[in-house]
Amino acid sequence: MADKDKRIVIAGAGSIGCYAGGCLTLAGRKVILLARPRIEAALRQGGLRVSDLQGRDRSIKPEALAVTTDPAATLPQADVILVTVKSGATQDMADLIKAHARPDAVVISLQNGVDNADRLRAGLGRRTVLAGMVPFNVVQSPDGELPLRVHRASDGKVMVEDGDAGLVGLLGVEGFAVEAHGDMKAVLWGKLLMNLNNALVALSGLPLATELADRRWRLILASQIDEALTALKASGIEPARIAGLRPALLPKVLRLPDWLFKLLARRMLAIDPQARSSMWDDLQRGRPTEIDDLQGAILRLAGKAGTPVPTVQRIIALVRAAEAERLGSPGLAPEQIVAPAGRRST
Ligand SMILES: NC(=O)C1=CN([C@@H]2O[C@H](COP(=O)(O)OP(=O)(O)OC[C@H]3O[C@@H](n4cnc5c(N)ncnc54)[C@H](OP(=O)(O)O)[C@@H]3O)[C@@H](O)[C@H]2O)C=CC1
Ligand SMILES: CC(C)(CO)C(=O)C(=O)O
Repeated sequence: MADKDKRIVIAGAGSIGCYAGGCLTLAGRKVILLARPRIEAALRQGGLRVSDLQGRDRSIKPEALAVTTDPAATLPQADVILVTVKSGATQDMADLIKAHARPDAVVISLQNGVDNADRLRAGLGRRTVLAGMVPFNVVQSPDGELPLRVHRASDGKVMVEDGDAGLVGLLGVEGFAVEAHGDMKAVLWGKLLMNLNNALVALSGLPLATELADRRWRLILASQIDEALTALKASGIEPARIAGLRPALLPKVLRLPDWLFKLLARRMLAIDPQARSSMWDDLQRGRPTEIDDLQGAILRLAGKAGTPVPTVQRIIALVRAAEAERLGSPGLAPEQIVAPAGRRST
């Protein structure tokens, strides 16, 4: 079978899954979206709109989309499975793949966090499981808006672990650039450093570009990254550069005055003004966040290495409190991160 005829199943069609699946469908790849009933109903009714920061704006009619909620009917057809569920759903997805997919299907995690590919491997025995990394943010349209729209709000190439020669050709399509990488452990830790900001966006409720433009928030991110870099160094892990900057330089650049930061960190700030973070999405929807897989991974590493992580611990506590309240983003100010927090009075 020619690589381009392989069937790709998107395991968990949400923001990233619909964006990847949409670009792949538009490029003529054979794609099936495995979705929850809410997303399935929206796609069957209104199709899918896929847009991006570069101005692409493309639509797929409902009849041109293959979407289902039935893993038993879908997964056996897969040659390649892109896992795009949140980290808390990885184990369930591994169980579904184990139960229904062919043993030769290649499984790729496109999730944040450093442990998801390993979790899939642990659940899937001898199958080929590859780690992947999505560097950009995808904004999903509000519930009820038709067609469902997924908008790539920043830039970058998706990285996939080297291991299957045809994958870059199969998955790399217009709007979804893909590159193979030989050291995904370094890439995932590098991305995790950037993802330490997801919680700050979620706690502030601010768009990512607005939050990053404010030095008070960047100082908190810089403290978290300092703590993470110390724990990584003590553990012998070298994170890869993700936003064009060497990880060791990130805290220094983040601490620059606003005017200089804007000048030097243009790539980091090339973001749609509405984009926030996937953790903000979770708080808004009253769902559990990935805090355990992001800040939590640093906490565990630091615990083993014996290095201090006071800022990371504080952020975990604040996100946990916001999760428990289920009232969306608490809209905190930077001063409330370092001092005891209260809910914003509006
Ligand atoms: N959004 C972004 O901009 C970015 C996200 N990422 C990472 O990508 C991963 C996915 O994030 P994102 O796309 O935002 O998440 P979403 O929550 O938008 O998408 C995941 C979807 O999978 C669904 N799902 C879960 N289990 C199943 C199942 N068994 N069968 C069918 N559908 C299922 C979820 O439904 P339900 O919630 O109802 O269970 C949800 O609709 C995360 O690890 C995230 O950190 C990485 C870069 C950017
Ligand atoms: C915003 C971005 C791209 C980087 O922190 C992200 O990974 C997310 O929203 O989960």
